[in-house]
Amino acid sequence: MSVLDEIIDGVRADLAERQARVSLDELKEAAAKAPAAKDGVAALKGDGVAVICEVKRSSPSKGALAAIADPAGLAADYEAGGAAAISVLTEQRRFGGSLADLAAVRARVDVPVLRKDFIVTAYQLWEARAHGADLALLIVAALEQEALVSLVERAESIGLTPLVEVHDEDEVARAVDAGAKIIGVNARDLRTLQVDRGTFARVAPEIPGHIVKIAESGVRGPHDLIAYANEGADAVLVGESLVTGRDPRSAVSDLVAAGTHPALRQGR
Ligand SMILES: O=P(O)(O)OC[C@@H](O)[C@@H](O)c1c[nH]c2ccccc12
Repeated sequence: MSVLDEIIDGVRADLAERQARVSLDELKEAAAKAPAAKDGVAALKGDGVAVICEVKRSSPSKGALAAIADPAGLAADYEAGGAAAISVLTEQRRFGGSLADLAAVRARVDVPVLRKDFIVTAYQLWEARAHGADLALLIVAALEQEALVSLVERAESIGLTPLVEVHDEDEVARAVDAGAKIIGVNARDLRTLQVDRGTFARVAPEIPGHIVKIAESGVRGPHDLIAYANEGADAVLVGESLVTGRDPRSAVSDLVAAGTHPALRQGR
Protein backbone atom coordinates (compact mmCIF):
# COMPACT_ATOMS: atom_id res chain seq x y z
CA MET A 1 0.00 0.00 0.00
CA SER A 2 1.40 3.45 -0.91
CA VAL A 3 1.75 6.25 1.64
CA LEU A 4 -1.09 8.02 -0.14
CA ASP A 5 -3.38 4.99 0.32
CA GLU A 6 -2.46 4.80 4.01
CA ILE A 7 -3.18 8.48 4.53
CA ILE A 8 -6.54 8.15 2.80
CA ASP A 9 -7.52 5.16 4.95
CA GLY A 10 -6.94 7.30 8.03
CA VAL A 11 -8.79 10.24 6.50
CA ARG A 12 -11.80 8.01 5.78
CA ALA A 13 -11.85 6.68 9.34
CA ASP A 14 -11.76 10.21 10.82
CA LEU A 15 -14.36 11.33 8.29
CA ALA A 16 -16.75 8.53 9.35
CA GLU A 17 -16.53 9.78 12.95
CA ARG A 18 -17.32 13.36 11.97
CA GLN A 19 -20.17 12.22 9.73
CA ALA A 20 -21.65 10.34 12.70
CA ARG A 21 -21.51 13.55 14.76
CA VAL A 22 -22.45 16.27 12.28
CA SER A 23 -25.13 15.80 9.64
CA LEU A 24 -24.77 17.09 6.11
CA ASP A 25 -27.77 19.36 6.73
CA GLU A 26 -26.07 20.94 9.73
CA LEU A 27 -22.97 21.57 7.62
CA LYS A 28 -25.05 23.11 4.87
CA GLU A 29 -26.66 25.45 7.41
CA ALA A 30 -23.24 26.46 8.70
CA ALA A 31 -22.01 26.98 5.14
CA ALA A 32 -24.98 29.27 4.45
CA LYS A 33 -23.89 31.44 7.40
CA ALA A 34 -20.20 31.50 6.44
CA PRO A 35 -18.81 34.68 4.85
CA ALA A 36 -19.15 34.60 1.04
CA ALA A 37 -16.26 32.78 -0.64
CA LYS A 38 -13.50 34.93 -2.12
CA ASP A 39 -12.38 34.51 -5.72
CA GLY A 40 -9.42 32.13 -5.56
CA VAL A 41 -8.44 32.57 -9.21
CA ALA A 42 -8.30 36.38 -9.02
CA ALA A 43 -6.11 36.26 -5.90
CA LEU A 44 -3.46 34.21 -7.69
CA LYS A 45 -3.43 36.11 -10.96
CA GLY A 46 -1.92 39.47 -10.08
CA ASP A 47 1.40 40.93 -11.23
CA GLY A 48 4.32 38.75 -10.33
CA VAL A 49 4.36 35.36 -8.66
CA ALA A 50 1.69 34.86 -5.99
CA VAL A 51 2.93 33.26 -2.78
CA ILE A 52 0.61 30.80 -1.01
CA CYS A 53 1.79 30.13 2.54
CA GLU A 54 0.95 26.99 4.44
CA VAL A 55 0.11 26.31 8.07
CA LYS A 56 1.68 22.88 8.55
CA ARG A 57 2.74 21.26 11.86
CA SER A 58 4.13 17.99 10.60
CA SER A 59 4.45 15.89 7.49
CA PRO A 60 4.69 12.18 6.72
CA SER A 61 8.18 12.64 5.31
CA LYS A 62 9.70 14.79 8.07
CA GLY A 63 7.55 14.18 11.15
CA ALA A 64 7.14 17.15 13.49
CA LEU A 65 8.09 20.49 11.89
CA ALA A 66 6.72 23.17 14.22
CA ALA A 67 4.27 23.24 17.14
CA ILE A 68 2.27 26.25 15.83
CA ALA A 69 0.31 27.00 19.00
CA ASP A 70 -1.36 29.96 17.26
CA PRO A 71 -2.15 29.10 13.62
CA ALA A 72 -4.15 32.32 13.15
CA GLY A 73 -1.18 34.37 14.37
CA LEU A 74 1.11 32.59 11.92
CA ALA A 75 -1.38 33.22 9.11
CA ALA A 76 -1.54 36.91 10.09
CA ASP A 77 2.28 37.05 9.81
CA TYR A 78 2.07 35.43 6.38
CA GLU A 79 -0.53 37.96 5.29
CA ALA A 80 1.54 40.86 6.64
CA GLY A 81 4.49 39.53 4.61
CA GLY A 82 2.37 39.68 1.45
CA ALA A 83 0.92 36.18 1.07
CA ALA A 84 -1.70 35.99 -1.70
CA ALA A 85 -3.51 33.12 0.05
CA ILE A 86 -3.12 30.87 3.09
CA SER A 87 -3.16 27.07 2.88
CA VAL A 88 -4.31 25.30 6.04
CA LEU A 89 -3.60 21.59 6.40
CA THR A 90 -6.64 20.06 8.10
CA GLU A 91 -5.55 16.41 7.97
CA GLN A 92 -4.92 15.34 11.55
CA ARG A 93 -2.98 12.07 11.69
CA ARG A 94 0.03 12.88 9.51
CA PHE A 95 -0.05 16.67 9.27
CA GLY A 96 -1.34 17.64 12.73
CA GLY A 97 -4.06 19.92 11.36
CA SER A 98 -7.76 20.40 12.05
CA LEU A 99 -10.89 22.17 10.90
CA ALA A 100 -10.51 24.36 14.00
CA ASP A 101 -7.22 25.63 12.52
CA LEU A 102 -9.04 26.46 9.30
CA ALA A 103 -11.79 28.39 11.11
CA ALA A 104 -9.24 30.26 13.26
CA VAL A 105 -7.20 31.29 10.22
CA ARG A 106 -10.33 32.32 8.32
CA ALA A 107 -11.39 34.55 11.19
CA ARG A 108 -8.04 36.36 11.20
CA VAL A 109 -7.02 37.04 7.58
CA ASP A 110 -8.63 38.71 4.58
CA VAL A 111 -6.83 36.79 1.83
CA PRO A 112 -8.39 33.58 0.43
CA VAL A 113 -7.91 30.41 2.47
CA LEU A 114 -7.35 26.92 1.05
CA ARG A 115 -8.47 23.74 2.81
CA LYS A 116 -5.54 21.38 2.28
CA ASP A 117 -6.66 17.81 2.91
CA PHE A 118 -7.37 14.53 1.19
CA ILE A 119 -10.86 15.23 -0.06
CA VAL A 120 -12.74 12.16 -1.25
CA THR A 121 -16.40 13.11 -0.68
CA ALA A 122 -18.67 16.12 -1.10
CA TYR A 123 -19.18 16.15 2.69
CA GLN A 124 -15.59 17.41 3.07
CA LEU A 125 -16.28 20.23 0.62
CA TRP A 126 -19.24 21.32 2.73
CA GLU A 127 -17.02 21.14 5.81
CA ALA A 128 -14.49 23.35 4.03
CA ARG A 129 -17.12 25.98 3.19
CA ALA A 130 -18.73 25.76 6.63
CA HIS A 131 -15.33 26.58 8.17
CA GLY A 132 -14.81 29.51 5.81
CA ALA A 133 -12.53 28.09 3.12
CA ASP A 134 -12.49 29.75 -0.31
CA LEU A 135 -10.48 27.06 -2.07
CA ALA A 136 -10.28 23.29 -1.64
CA LEU A 137 -7.53 20.91 -2.71
CA LEU A 138 -8.47 17.96 -4.93
CA ILE A 139 -5.65 15.47 -5.48
CA VAL A 140 -5.94 13.70 -8.82
CA ALA A 141 -3.87 10.71 -7.63
CA ALA A 142 -6.37 10.15 -4.81
CA LEU A 143 -9.50 10.10 -6.98
CA GLU A 144 -11.08 8.09 -9.77
CA GLN A 145 -11.86 10.36 -12.74
CA GLU A 146 -15.61 10.22 -12.14
CA ALA A 147 -15.15 11.30 -8.52
CA LEU A 148 -12.75 14.07 -9.55
CA VAL A 149 -15.21 15.46 -12.09
CA SER A 150 -18.08 15.43 -9.63
CA LEU A 151 -16.02 17.00 -6.81
CA VAL A 152 -14.83 19.81 -9.12
CA GLU A 153 -18.46 20.51 -10.06
CA ARG A 154 -19.68 20.30 -6.49
CA ALA A 155 -16.92 22.55 -5.20
CA GLU A 156 -17.81 25.22 -7.75
CA SER A 157 -21.53 24.88 -7.10
CA ILE A 158 -21.02 25.71 -3.42
CA GLY A 159 -18.68 28.62 -4.14
CA LEU A 160 -15.33 26.93 -3.56
CA THR A 161 -12.52 27.22 -6.09
CA PRO A 162 -10.93 23.80 -6.61
CA LEU A 163 -7.13 23.63 -6.70
CA VAL A 164 -6.49 20.42 -8.61
CA GLU A 165 -3.17 18.77 -7.77
CA VAL A 166 -1.13 16.71 -10.23
CA HIS A 167 2.36 15.27 -10.38
CA ASP A 168 2.65 13.97 -13.92
CA GLU A 169 1.46 14.57 -17.48
CA ASP A 170 -1.40 12.04 -17.35
CA GLU A 171 -2.78 13.70 -14.26
CA VAL A 172 -2.64 17.09 -16.03
CA ALA A 173 -4.86 15.67 -18.78
CA ARG A 174 -7.30 14.39 -16.15
CA ALA A 175 -7.32 17.74 -14.31
CA VAL A 176 -7.95 19.65 -17.55
CA ASP A 177 -10.75 17.24 -18.54
CA ALA A 178 -12.32 17.77 -15.14
CA GLY A 179 -12.47 21.52 -15.81
CA ALA A 180 -9.76 22.71 -13.40
CA LYS A 181 -9.09 26.46 -13.47
CA ILE A 182 -6.16 26.15 -11.08
CA ILE A 183 -3.65 23.32 -11.28
CA GLY A 184 -0.98 22.70 -8.66
CA VAL A 185 2.03 20.65 -9.68
CA ASN A 186 3.35 18.90 -6.58
CA ALA A 187 7.09 18.25 -6.71
CA ARG A 188 6.49 15.63 -4.05
CA ASP A 189 5.08 12.33 -5.27
CA LEU A 190 2.57 11.46 -2.56
CA ARG A 191 2.98 7.75 -3.23
CA THR A 192 6.70 7.72 -2.45
CA LEU A 193 7.14 11.11 -0.69
CA GLN A 194 10.16 11.88 -2.92
CA VAL A 195 10.62 15.51 -4.00
CA ASP A 196 11.74 16.11 -7.59
CA ARG A 197 12.12 19.82 -8.33
CA GLY A 198 12.23 18.99 -12.03
CA THR A 199 8.56 17.96 -11.95
CA PHE A 200 7.16 21.44 -12.62
CA ALA A 201 9.36 22.10 -15.66
CA ARG A 202 8.40 18.72 -17.12
CA VAL A 203 4.67 18.88 -16.45
CA ALA A 204 3.76 22.60 -16.73
CA PRO A 205 4.07 22.78 -20.56
CA GLU A 206 1.11 20.36 -20.73
CA ILE A 207 -1.12 22.82 -18.86
CA PRO A 208 -3.18 25.12 -21.15
CA GLY A 209 -2.30 28.82 -20.87
CA HIS A 210 -5.58 30.02 -19.36
CA ILE A 211 -5.18 27.76 -16.31
CA VAL A 212 -3.42 29.17 -13.23
CA LYS A 213 -0.24 27.16 -12.54
CA ILE A 214 1.06 26.62 -9.04
CA ALA A 215 4.42 25.04 -8.19
CA GLU A 216 4.03 23.15 -4.91
CA SER A 217 6.55 21.81 -2.38
CA GLY A 218 10.27 22.09 -1.79
CA VAL A 219 10.53 25.89 -2.10
CA ARG A 220 13.46 26.74 0.20
CA GLY A 221 13.70 30.44 -0.61
CA PRO A 222 13.67 33.10 -3.34
CA HIS A 223 16.02 31.14 -5.65
CA ASP A 224 13.49 28.30 -5.96
CA LEU A 225 10.64 30.76 -6.55
CA ILE A 226 12.66 32.44 -9.33
CA ALA A 227 13.41 29.09 -10.96
CA TYR A 228 9.71 28.12 -10.88
CA ALA A 229 8.70 31.56 -12.21
CA ASN A 230 11.08 31.15 -15.14
CA GLU A 231 9.45 27.80 -15.82
CA GLY A 232 6.03 29.46 -16.00
CA ALA A 233 4.63 29.31 -12.47
CA ASP A 234 1.94 31.87 -11.62
CA ALA A 235 2.22 31.00 -7.93
CA VAL A 236 4.21 28.91 -5.48
CA LEU A 237 2.95 27.05 -2.42
CA VAL A 238 5.36 27.04 0.51
CA GLY A 239 5.11 25.26 3.86
CA GLU A 240 8.10 23.69 5.54
CA SER A 241 10.68 26.42 4.94
CA LEU A 242 8.30 29.00 6.45
CA VAL A 243 7.15 27.04 9.52
CA THR A 244 10.70 25.97 10.39
CA GLY A 245 12.26 29.40 9.78
CA ARG A 246 12.82 32.07 12.43
CA ASP A 247 10.80 34.88 10.96
CA PRO A 248 7.95 33.77 8.70
CA ARG A 249 6.82 37.30 7.95
CA SER A 250 10.16 38.42 6.55
CA ALA A 251 10.67 35.08 4.77
CA VAL A 252 7.35 35.64 2.98
CA SER A 253 8.19 39.21 2.10
CA ASP A 254 11.54 38.07 0.64
CA LEU A 255 9.64 35.59 -1.55
CA VAL A 256 7.08 38.21 -2.58
CA ALA A 257 9.87 40.68 -3.44
CA ALA A 258 11.59 38.07 -5.62
CA GLY A 259 8.28 37.24 -7.31
CA THR A 260 7.48 40.86 -8.15
CA HIS A 261 10.98 41.88 -9.26
CA PRO A 262 10.74 43.80 -12.58
CA ALA A 263 13.47 41.71 -14.23
CA LEU A 264 11.46 38.61 -13.47
CA ARG A 265 8.27 40.09 -14.85
CA GLN A 266 9.90 40.96 -18.17
CA GLY A 267 10.95 37.39 -18.65
CA ARG A 268 7.49 35.96 -18.05
O1 LIG B 1 6.32 22.01 2.93
P1 LIG B 1 6.63 22.24 1.49
O2 LIG B 1 7.66 21.32 0.93
O3 LIG B 1 6.94 23.69 1.23
O4 LIG B 1 5.29 21.90 0.68
C1 LIG B 1 4.08 22.60 0.88
C2 LIG B 1 2.94 21.88 0.14
O5 LIG B 1 3.24 21.88 -1.21
C3 LIG B 1 2.75 20.45 0.66
O6 LIG B 1 2.43 20.53 2.02
C4 LIG B 1 1.67 19.68 -0.09
C5 LIG B 1 1.43 19.76 -1.41
N1 LIG B 1 0.40 18.95 -1.77
C6 LIG B 1 -0.06 18.34 -0.65
C7 LIG B 1 -1.13 17.46 -0.49
C8 LIG B 1 -1.41 17.02 0.76
C9 LIG B 1 -0.63 17.42 1.86
C10 LIG B 1 0.41 18.32 1.72
C11 LIG B 1 0.72 18.78 0.45
